[in-house]
Amino acid sequence: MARADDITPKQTPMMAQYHRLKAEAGDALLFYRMGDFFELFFEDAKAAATTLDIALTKRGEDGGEPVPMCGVPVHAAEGYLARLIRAGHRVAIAEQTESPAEARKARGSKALVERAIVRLVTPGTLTEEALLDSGAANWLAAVGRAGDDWAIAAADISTGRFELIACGPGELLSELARLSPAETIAAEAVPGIAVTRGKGGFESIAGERALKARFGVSTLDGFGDPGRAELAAAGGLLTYLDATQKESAAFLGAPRRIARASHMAIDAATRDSLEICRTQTGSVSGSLLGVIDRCTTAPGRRLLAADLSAPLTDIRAIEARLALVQWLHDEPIRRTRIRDFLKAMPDIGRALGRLVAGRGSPRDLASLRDGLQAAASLRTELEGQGERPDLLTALLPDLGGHAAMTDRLSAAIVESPPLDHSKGGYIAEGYDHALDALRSASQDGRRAIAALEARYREATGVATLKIRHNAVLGYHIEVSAKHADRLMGPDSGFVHRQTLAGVVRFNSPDLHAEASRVVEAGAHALAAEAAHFEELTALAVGAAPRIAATADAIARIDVSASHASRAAEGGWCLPHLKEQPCLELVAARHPVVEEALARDGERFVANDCALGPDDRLWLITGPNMGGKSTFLRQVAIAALLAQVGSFVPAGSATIGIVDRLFSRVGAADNLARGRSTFMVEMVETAAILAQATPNSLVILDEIGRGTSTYDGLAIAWAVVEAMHDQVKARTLFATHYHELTRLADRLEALSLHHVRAREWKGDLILLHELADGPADRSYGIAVAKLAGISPIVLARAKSVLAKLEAGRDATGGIAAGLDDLPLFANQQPESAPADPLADALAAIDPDALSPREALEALYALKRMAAEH
Ligand SMILES: Nc1ncnc2c1ncn2[C@@H]1O[C@H](COP(=O)(O)OP(=O)(O)OP(=O)(O)O)[C@@H](O)[C@H]1O
Repeated sequence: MARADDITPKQTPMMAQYHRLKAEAGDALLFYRMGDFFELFFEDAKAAATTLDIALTKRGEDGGEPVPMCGVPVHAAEGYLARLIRAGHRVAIAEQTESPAEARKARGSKALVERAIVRLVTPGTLTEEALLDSGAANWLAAVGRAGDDWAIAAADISTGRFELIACGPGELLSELARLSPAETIAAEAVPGIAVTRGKGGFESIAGERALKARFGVSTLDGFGDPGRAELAAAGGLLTYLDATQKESAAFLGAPRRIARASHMAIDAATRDSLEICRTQTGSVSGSLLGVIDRCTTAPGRRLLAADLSAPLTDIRAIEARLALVQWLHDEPIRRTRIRDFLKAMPDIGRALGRLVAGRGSPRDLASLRDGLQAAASLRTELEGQGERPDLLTALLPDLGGHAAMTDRLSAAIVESPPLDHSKGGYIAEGYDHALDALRSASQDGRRAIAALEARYREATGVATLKIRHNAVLGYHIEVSAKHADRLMGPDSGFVHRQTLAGVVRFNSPDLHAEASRVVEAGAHALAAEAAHFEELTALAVGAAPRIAATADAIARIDVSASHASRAAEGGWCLPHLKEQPCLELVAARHPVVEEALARDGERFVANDCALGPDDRLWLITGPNMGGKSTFLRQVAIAALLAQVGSFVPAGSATIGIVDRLFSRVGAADNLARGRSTFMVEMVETAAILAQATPNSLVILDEIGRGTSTYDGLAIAWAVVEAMHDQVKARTLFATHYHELTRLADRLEALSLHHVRAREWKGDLILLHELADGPADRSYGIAVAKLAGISPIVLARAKSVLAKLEAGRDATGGIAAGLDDLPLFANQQPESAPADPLADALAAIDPDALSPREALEALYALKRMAAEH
């Protein structure tokens, strides 16, 4: 494709300008403004036409070649932008920076209109409603580094959130997984994640300077004195925001330093496996978030997703949240009243973000007016409630304090203003008398024009004469061609302007005078409205931190009410939190599976779980489809929900704070990263063994499948031993290797459990009920029958199984001898006895045997000899 430095003498000035802008836009698609369209050319046009499914045309030539082109109308650009961004493109917007008239005046009649890139639209720097998911934050994350230290600076400019997170070794990926950024930038490639190259500035000194300049401070002490890696990340982030937002300011609140230890570490694989905010296929519905979300506001939904991504580890902070949930839970009438207030709340967080970015509309001002008013009413309602939990009392001040602004906005903005402010009509009557006068002048003018029309009809005798308006002629008189003669006379008082196929158009001095009044008053009125809009926007921007605090308070109350409603619907319980690593659940359920079963009219079987220092590793066996994975997940979800500050789907729950949560259940192939299922599982297991602590909760499902039985069993065996003896985390381990149950004899904090099943008249009945002890058998063939495998294949499988089992009974099976294996045996296994018969004989002490025992020993030796 042609580049800026390829400009040839043959190139038109417009193409030269285009190439200059395109060089600046780099790999972003260039939206080149031409009148009412954004046009795309060359490769950009081809890419956009494919993604948007719009016609690819050609326009002129460049270097002798026709130029591919496509375009989108400016008024509909947002929708097209959304699709391009979702398809992974970035878009540079080149606007006209002067009008054609200004260009002509300044540089002659053929002058080219000046254009400049005013914004680079990237996934992490969006503010438009149409481009954003209202229920999720939209993070831009910058990864910074100083020596071996890593950090993330993350900004959601749609709401002004700004976080700095220092990451210890191995924590970077799980923190990025928590944020799930729309866009991640870094100075260099970062192993394990897809990053966009930033625009520089990833140095601590540059970061410090940029932060000080941005927030007008001379020291960073007020921001908790960020470390060098955090400063480097902040530097890269601010540089990128400047480069993409150009003159518009992105909304950024003061940075909050997030201490890593303040929330539960959950890596990306665990998030996928537990389907916390999205299912493995990417949808919210069917995820944990999807089944617990009862929020009524968009800020609430975003906070709920953020909370679920980062459960707390501080008991006091969790209990403060829980107290508010309980307060709302225990009084249904109070809850309903409060939720009614919340329902009326527009998304003030994002409205504010757009206003700060200079992309606001009168409707955003109306959202602030309505939202802040509703917040004030909610505050009055809450203040009227007798006893309140501390968290709520702390939130109350943030709900109010905007009276002056809401009064002003109520007086200034009409009830439901238009989204587009170019045509005016959003400033309310009575707010500005001068504006009212202009409007009435323009109205008087329009009335006078209507009177003129009546007068001209009478004077000319043309009853169909009309006074019309268009962009080219302005106000004019129009008659059909056959009546035109009556107005053509030199002293008719009409001046001919235009003859079209069926109509002829005229002007008149009177009409000209009235029209000028209308146009002038209209233009002045528009300008007056625009000035008010600017002033009101500035007012809102000046109060941005306080408005953002109100949005946060609303979100917290909404999330608490959501938890309370969900708990009331499902009969969930208030969890008790402890510092000690325990976990006791009575009658726990998996909320997603329970809901899915309920839809089919089926009942979920609740189960108990009790882990503690003396019994911290549960080994769970039982048939396929028996409910092992579901049980594992529901225990992890209970801990997660409790630490989020939610009630828990159980009869009762006592949970010792979990510092890290690991789940390897139903690991999927990760072919995209070039790893097989087995490889993924081993990599993830290695991560758990390295990172889990005695305060962690680990759930592992079928470790070791996907390789040969011997290898798989050996690995599973060694992992269980390591979890028990070295890691000492609370662990649930589901397996089909019955041989592992032998470990119960040696590992004192390991206990055996199974999901129950029964065979009845040849059919398998899965009870989904957890019981103590190992499963009696695997029921694999019975499950295969349930799945519809043909009777012939089943019959054959049964006979193969019978043979295998006979062999196992004779030899002790694949686990024969494992009982004697010393723990963590590094030594080579002893060489196998050369002759078992001789060994057995040698082990007999004839003097110690009774005659009867001697006879039995003789029989045993005979049997052995026969088998040999
Ligand atoms: N406690 C329960 N109550 C009722 N139904 C359940 C329960 N647990 C699981 N189920 C049902 O059984 C199905 C299979 O459960 P799950 O995947 O947990 O079994 P599994 O033992 O892990 O199977 P596999 O060993 O094949 O992975 C679930 O999809 C659900 O419909």
